[in-house]
Amino acid sequence: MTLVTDVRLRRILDSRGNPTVEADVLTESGGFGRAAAPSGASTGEFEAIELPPSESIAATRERALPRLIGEVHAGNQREVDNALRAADGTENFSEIGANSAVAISMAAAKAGADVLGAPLYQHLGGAFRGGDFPTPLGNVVGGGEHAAKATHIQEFLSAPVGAPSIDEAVFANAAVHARVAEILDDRDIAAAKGDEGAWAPAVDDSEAFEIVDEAVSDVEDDLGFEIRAGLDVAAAELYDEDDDVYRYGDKERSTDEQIDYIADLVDEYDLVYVEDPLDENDYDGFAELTDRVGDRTLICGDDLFVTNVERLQTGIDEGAANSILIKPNQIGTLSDAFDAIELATQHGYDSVISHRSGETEDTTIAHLAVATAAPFIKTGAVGGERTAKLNELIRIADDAV
Ligand SMILES: O=C(O)[C@@H](CO)OP(=O)(O)O
Ligand SMILES: [Mg+2]
Repeated sequence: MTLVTDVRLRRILDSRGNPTVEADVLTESGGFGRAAAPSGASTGEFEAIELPPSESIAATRERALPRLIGEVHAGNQREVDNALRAADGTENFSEIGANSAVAISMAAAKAGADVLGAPLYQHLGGAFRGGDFPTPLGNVVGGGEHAAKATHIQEFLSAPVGAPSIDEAVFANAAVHARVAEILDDRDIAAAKGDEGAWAPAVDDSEAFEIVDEAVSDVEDDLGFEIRAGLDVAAAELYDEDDDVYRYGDKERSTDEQIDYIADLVDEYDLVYVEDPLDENDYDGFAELTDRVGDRTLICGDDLFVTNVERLQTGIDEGAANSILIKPNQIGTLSDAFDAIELATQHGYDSVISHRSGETEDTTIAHLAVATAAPFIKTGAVGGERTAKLNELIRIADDAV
């Protein structure tokens, strides 16, 4: 029933106005799935390769479609993903591009769910899933690679950990985002928005902490449940390998100073979540920081792990981080992303499902988070390509998907 009968690929726009790959998967019994690849700006050195969309589409048509059409079943995710891997033949999808691979992998999952008549999260997670919802991490202030002339730290996140429901959590993050705008206005600070819809004011990081801290406390008081702050430092973008320092504009920090700085921030601002506090090659630094503050915050590896089981295993062996960011396009298929989540779970690492800075209306990650009972999802606070996922979570909770 789910035998794949056609795969169509096209270029569509992403939220930055760049082209990305969209895939449609059709099955024998009329099943249909459509999904699109997201795209990063602060990409990890070890990510699977994103090719220019036209190149990726041409290579995929030539190499992968003959192994998919009439050959694999959309309901059998491993079969689809193994065929994509075999068609590419490399470790990092450099022949067909992880962008086409992930679009097809996700579209096949949706086609499989369509044939079953089940919501995607149920097809991916089974009959007992759908009760646990992730806490959304909402990007409310940011800079780094996502906005010019703004903060050095890439993302200041709102985390409504005490929200009684997903919809209250989603609205809490939107309220923090709105409250940040009022505080910026009170301080006479103009701000554009960065790639993910976060405010991108030209303030130093210490002022951004003050603003976010105030906004989080105000909204926490208004709503009456706990909201905390988190960060994506994206430290690989700040790290200068030649001089072995982290550069925050004119200010430099050695690795030891960086570890002290982050550990102090965790306590000063009661941070619940810190992503990529150190360079993507620094397992030792991650391990030291995790040792110091891992009992009271999540230390999450994004560029460090790139959703890759081998890199995650190294982290587990060394005690580096206690959580992993999961981005299916970093590794190329949903099966690979599930393998990373499974390994993480076995070793007590929390999985945080994540968007990319370049996104589309695709909602697959909302279903992936519910299917895997992930404790957190990072998918922005406002903006159509972000609210697509947040609203889908609300619909899943309402069982209206
Ligand atoms: O660093 C990150 O975690 C992501 C998403 O927030 O950014 P990008 O997609 O640019 O890698
Ligand atoms: Mg990151």
